[in-house]
Amino acid sequence: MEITAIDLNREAYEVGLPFIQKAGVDHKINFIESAASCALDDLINDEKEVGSFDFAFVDANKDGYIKYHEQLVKLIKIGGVIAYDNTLWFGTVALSDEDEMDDFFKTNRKIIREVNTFLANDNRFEISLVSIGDGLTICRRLY
Ligand SMILES: C[S@@+](CC[C@H](N)C(=O)[O-])C[C@H]1O[C@@H](n2cnc3c(N)ncnc32)[C@H](O)[C@@H]1O
Repeated sequence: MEITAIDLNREAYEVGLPFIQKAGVDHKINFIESAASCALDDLINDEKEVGSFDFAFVDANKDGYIKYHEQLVKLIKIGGVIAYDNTLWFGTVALSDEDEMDDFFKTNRKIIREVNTFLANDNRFEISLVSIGDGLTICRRLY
């Protein structure tokens, strides 16, 4: 098993690295310091990577989720899973537009609602929004 990890910022990866090393699995991780969309395009352009991934976990910029989804569809095998973090956005997805909330919540609330609608309508996947943490949407590729 190998893991490809992508982040704009190497420091984010290095936070977890001591634990990864302690578990003796650092040799299994290929860290790519890059914007996710560029790194995913590079993977898509490598024929042997297409349809080869069992699982993807997405927890980056929320306004990129729909683009990442279209890219990940090409990389995930049929039966594989893509999981999106923060799909409850602190519960604000259930509020109405008239409800008071800070700007911090407002922008991503709108984006995450769009992501949730998009994923719910994507018939290539069976999905479940699990109410753990800040909401995790698990999407299993059907075809
Ligand atoms: C909420 S943190 C999550 C990090 C990691 N999943 C964790 O749980 O520790 C979001 C991460 O997304 C990264 N990020 C933001 N925009 C990105 C982009 N366009 N491409 C790749 N990574 C990005 C940030 O650098 C940050 O480390």
